[in-house]
Amino acid sequence: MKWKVCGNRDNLEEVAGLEPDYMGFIYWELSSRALPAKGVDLSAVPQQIKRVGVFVDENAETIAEMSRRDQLDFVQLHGNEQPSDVQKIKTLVDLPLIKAFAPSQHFDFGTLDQYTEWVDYFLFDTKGPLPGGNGYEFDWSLLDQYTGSTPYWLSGGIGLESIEKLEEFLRQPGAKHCIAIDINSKFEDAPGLKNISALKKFRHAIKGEL
Ligand SMILES: O=C(O)c1ccccc1NCC(=O)[C@H](O)[C@H](O)COP(=O)(O)O
Repeated sequence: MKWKVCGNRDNLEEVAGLEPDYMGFIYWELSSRALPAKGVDLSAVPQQIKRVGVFVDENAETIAEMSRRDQLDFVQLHGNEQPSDVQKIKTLVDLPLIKAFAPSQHFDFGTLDQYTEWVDYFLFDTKGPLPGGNGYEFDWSLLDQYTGSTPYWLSGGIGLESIEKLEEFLRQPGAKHCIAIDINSKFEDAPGLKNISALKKFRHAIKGEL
């Protein structure tokens, strides 16, 4: 199982030292983990760790510009982007796209069908007051209703305490297309500053047992 550490900013080199498959960077200026407008030096992130840029309802031109500037490998759309927005972004930004959704009790998984032509992955996150980084789990059993074949990333408040439940979840039919686990605020000493010892424990679990 692959893993992504999201919301990186203040200790990039230490996180990169743990060799996660992906590192995420937040380009939404209202996030407490947002990169500063002038960017940060990403040279500590080696090429084999894929850089994921997280955007919220951002225009395609800005996403293209940031993707070039920071040599992003993936673009994650974490707002209310409509299929037409996603199509425009896909056309302008020649990178794999991840579209985030936050399923709750009455979520219509049929909505996703309008996106599959343009996106490479879905990411399922918790619905909350913020577009992302809310820090608590959603009911993963909702994903039993996901009958698509687009691979997805599981996200939302995953912490060390989630590991046992994750093992159980990954054995369920709803997890058939789950290809990566995304972690964020449960592994921080402060927003954007990751807790390396907690990440090490998670890596051990995800790479050794899950
Ligand atoms: O992390 C943020 O601050 C954030 C803000 C706005 C949009 C997306 C954001 N994060 C995107 C992620 O992929 C997070 O890892 C995901 O939302 C889960 O975060 P958490 O619930 O803290 O584990």
